[in-house]
Order: sequence, then C-alpha cells, then structure tokens
Amino acid sequence: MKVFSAEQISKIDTFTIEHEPIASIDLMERASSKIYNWIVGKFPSPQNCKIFIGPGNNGGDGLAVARMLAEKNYSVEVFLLKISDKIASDAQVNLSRIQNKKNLDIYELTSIDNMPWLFPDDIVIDAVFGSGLSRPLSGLALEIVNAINASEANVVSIDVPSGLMCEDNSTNNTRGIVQADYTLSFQFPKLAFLFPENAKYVGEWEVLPIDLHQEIIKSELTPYKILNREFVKSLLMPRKKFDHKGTYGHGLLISGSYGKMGAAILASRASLRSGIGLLTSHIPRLGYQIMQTAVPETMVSIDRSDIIFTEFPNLDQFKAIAIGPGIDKKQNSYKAMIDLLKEVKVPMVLDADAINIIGEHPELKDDLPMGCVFTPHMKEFERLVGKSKDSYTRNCMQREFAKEHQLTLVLKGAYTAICCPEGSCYFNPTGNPGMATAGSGDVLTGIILSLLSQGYSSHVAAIIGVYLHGLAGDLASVDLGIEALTASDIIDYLPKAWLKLKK
Ligand SMILES: NC(=O)C1=CN([C@@H]2O[C@H](COP(=O)(O)OP(=O)(O)OC[C@H]3O[C@@H](n4cnc5c(N)ncnc54)[C@H](O)[C@@H]3O)[C@@H](O)[C@H]2O)[C@H](O)CC1
Ligand SMILES: [K+]
Repeated sequence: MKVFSAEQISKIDTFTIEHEPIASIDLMERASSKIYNWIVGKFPSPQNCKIFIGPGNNGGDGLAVARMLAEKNYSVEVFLLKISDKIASDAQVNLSRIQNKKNLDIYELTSIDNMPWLFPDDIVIDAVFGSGLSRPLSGLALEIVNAINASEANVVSIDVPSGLMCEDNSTNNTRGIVQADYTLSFQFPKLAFLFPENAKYVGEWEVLPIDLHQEIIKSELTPYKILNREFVKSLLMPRKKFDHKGTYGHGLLISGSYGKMGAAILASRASLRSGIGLLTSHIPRLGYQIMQTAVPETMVSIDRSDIIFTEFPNLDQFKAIAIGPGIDKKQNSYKAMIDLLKEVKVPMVLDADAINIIGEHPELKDDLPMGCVFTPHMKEFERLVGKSKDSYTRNCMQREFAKEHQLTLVLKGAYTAICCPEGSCYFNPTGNPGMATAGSGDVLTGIILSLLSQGYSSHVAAIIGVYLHGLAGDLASVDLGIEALTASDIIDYLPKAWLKLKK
C-alpha cells in the first residue's frame, strides 16, 4: 500500500472529483458515511457524541457524521470552534444540513470557558483539523485539544489526530495534538502513523477506503510503501522440479564468540529454515562441538582463534555472506573485517557488532562491497548513521544513507523500515512486541542470508526476510502469547510462515 504526503492526498482528492466525476460535497458524504458506519459498528448502542468542528473539510466531515448519528438516535452535540472567519464551503453546506435536527444541538465555542464537560462514556469525535493542518496549534484550538486529552472519553479522530502533521512533526508542538483512541484515516495511512513517538496520538488506526480514483493512485509516485502479503508473495521465485541444492546457493555465516554461540546457532537455524541450499558457519574454535551438535545441517569453518572472529575461509564458493551475530568487536575482529570487506564480491548482510565496528571506524563505509544489507536496531543505527531527535528526521537520514552508500538499510522496530539504494522506503506491518527479545535479530540475519544465497537481490531479500520474520513471530504469538515468545520460537514458526506467505 502506498503512503502519500498531505499534498499528494489533496491532489488525489481533486483528481477524483474531476475525473470520477463526483461533486466534492458528495465525496465528503461518502467519506463521512464510512466514519459513521465505523462508529456505529464500534459503539452500537446510541450514546452521547460530542463532535468538535474546525474550519476546513475535516470539520465538514464531522458535521456530516453528526447528522448521520443524530438520525440513528445518537444524542449529538456539535461544537463549532470559532478560530477563523472562513469556513470551507462544503463544511458550510453540511452545517446548513444539521439546522433544527432532532437529537442534535449546535454550540459555538468562542472560549475555553464554554468547553463542555467530557464524561468517560462520551464519544468525542475530533474533526478540528485533518490533512490541511499547516502549523502547530495555538490559542483556542490548543486549549480545546488539551481539554480533550485531559478527559477519559473515547476519542475518535477523523483522518488525523488534530494537531499532528501527516509527515514531519520535528518542529511541532507535541503538547498540542489530540491523543486519540482511534484514528480513522481516509484511503491511506499517513506516514506519521508509522513512527513510534506518534503512537500516543494516533491510538489504534484504521484505513477506511473511500474509492479515490485508481488511475492517479497508480500513477502518483511516492517513496513510501507499506508491505502486504500479495506484494511480498509476488517477489518469490518459484522452485522447479529439477532444482538441486546448488540452485539455492551456498552461504557463509560469520558469527559467534565466547559466550555468544547462541547467536550463531539461531542465525544458522533460521538460514536453513528459509530455503538456503548449503550453509557454512564460520565460528571460533570453542564453538565447534556446540554447532555440530545443535545444527547438524550446517558445515563448519573454524577460526584459528578459540574465542573470536579473526579470519575467514576462501570466499570463492559463496554466493552470499552474513557477518555479525554474536561476533563481538575486538581489535583482531576489526582487522579481519577490513580484509573481508576488501575481498567480498557477493551480497553481504551486516548485523550487530559488524555494524558497530563500521560505526567506530567510519572509513570502512567507503569500502563496502556492492549489495550490502545492514540490519541495525535503533542504537546500532545511531552508531552507524548518527543521532536524530525524531523518527521523521531519522527516516530521512536512513533514506539518504542508503542512497549515498548504495546499500539496503533495515531499521528494526515496530514497522521496520527498509530503505533501498534508489530511495524507496518500505514499512513492514508484520511482527509484534513479543519479538523484542534476545536473538530475534540473529534470526533475521540468517533469513536474509538465506534469501541472498538463493539469488534474490539485496533489497528484495530484505523485504521478504523482514516480512517473513514478522509473520513467523505473529503466528508464534497466536499459539504462545507474546511474553513467552523466544527467538527459537520464531524459527520454529518459519515453516508455517512460508506456507502462509505462499497461500
Ligand atoms: N482525502 C480525501 O480525499 C478527502 C478528505 N476529506 C477531508 O478533508 C480534510 C482536509 O481538508 P482541508 O480543508 O484541506 O484541511 P483541514 O480540515 O485540516 O483544515 C484546514 C483549515 O484550517 C486552517 N489551518 C491549518 N492549520 C491551522 C492551525 N494550526 N490553526 C488554525 N487554522 C489552521 C487552514 O488554513 C484551513 O483553512 C481531510 O483531513 C479529510 O478529513 C474530505 O472530506 C473527503 C475527501
Ligand atoms: K481530525
């Protein structure tokens, strides 16, 4: 699913009005009826609804919803915020349509002193500002938003929580944003919904389709997309009857150190559960028996060091390489990394301490082979790319870094972001908080190595890998819950995740 900017949404809106064609007031009616249906589904018995109306089309939606709810015997109070002399023309039409309606009272809010008391079982509908917000809230709008946030009412925001910019909130006043329980976004999610610091404003969000014109949705370009199963499935390469293990490639996994052999085992097992033809695990000497016993399917390459990574085998036979899980970042490992980066000519996944080593030795960034995939979590990302105070800025830095160094940069988290060398950014919807657990990242590294070895290009391997990893975690959480989930469970559910992805 594409994620468009507020400016693009307005363009798509205008195109739909001209080319469907449909009168703007009728498009507003269509959009509002979707909100109405959702509210009636969520709160089936008529209750008190307090609807706060701003001067633009978001307010117009709120007025249309007010009429629909009143006709369904909900007890509706409409509060018109007096913050502008102008009111959008479709909002004006909808205001005239609610005059003298049964079950519906209209009030003008000229000062915070007229603010109604909000009861815990009230449904507050926030229709103050939507995608047309152009600056942080101030004055009366700010005071009203604060009063809404101080209440315990159920808050439903139409399209966007009022006060939240659709993309960039880096200079916003974070105390002037509605904290919704539910946000009902028209046709597309907003980019801001995908960033962790906005979760407290957005609450649970849902996308309500309003039949905007497919022609412009298809042709309008955006760097931002949310992955879905159909798209990820379309990237899969079919397996053929006469394929053999050589077809699916031989991968090299450099992982493990004294006290961290578990990372090597998890990554190896995940790789083998993701379709790789052959796997060689390069590990320090102490891990030999551990690996041979725990993962009989992998071949083992032994480092001269008992405890860390200091060398690597001849690379000729490998179709892809992964380095990082549990390797530590001792001086000799750094030296071996320098040689490795010089010699590698195949796609490579870099995770954990491999990323930290590059973060500490930035000159290595200029020596990276083609087709690298980096899989940092937030702290590793900061060491590699730099710090930022908000997620939008961080995402811009991530996209820029991927472009500058021509690599795929995966920032792990809820809605893991995958930034590609040509500038696009995919957000992953699968996964759950149970996956925030030790070893989860090692599993992802193993999966991506496996896909690279099978011949998927770097960004495709990252996309499939991240989606599949989250899907396995989701399937595991259905049976096991989130608290008890371990990284091994994610591996154990990879078979079911593959089946579900390919269904
Ligand atoms: N997506 C669609 O196709 C549809 C969307 N609909 C709804 O329309 C709004 C967007 O409407 P718009 O009139 O452009 O914007 P707003 O309602 O957000 O209001 C803008 C209004 O307010 C002024 N303004 C902006 N920021 C501030 C501020 N901080 N303080 C005071 N005033 C401010 C601005 O100048 C404008 O006058 C969208 O969200 C949907 O809810 C359609 O109804 C259906 C199709
Ligand atoms: K709103």
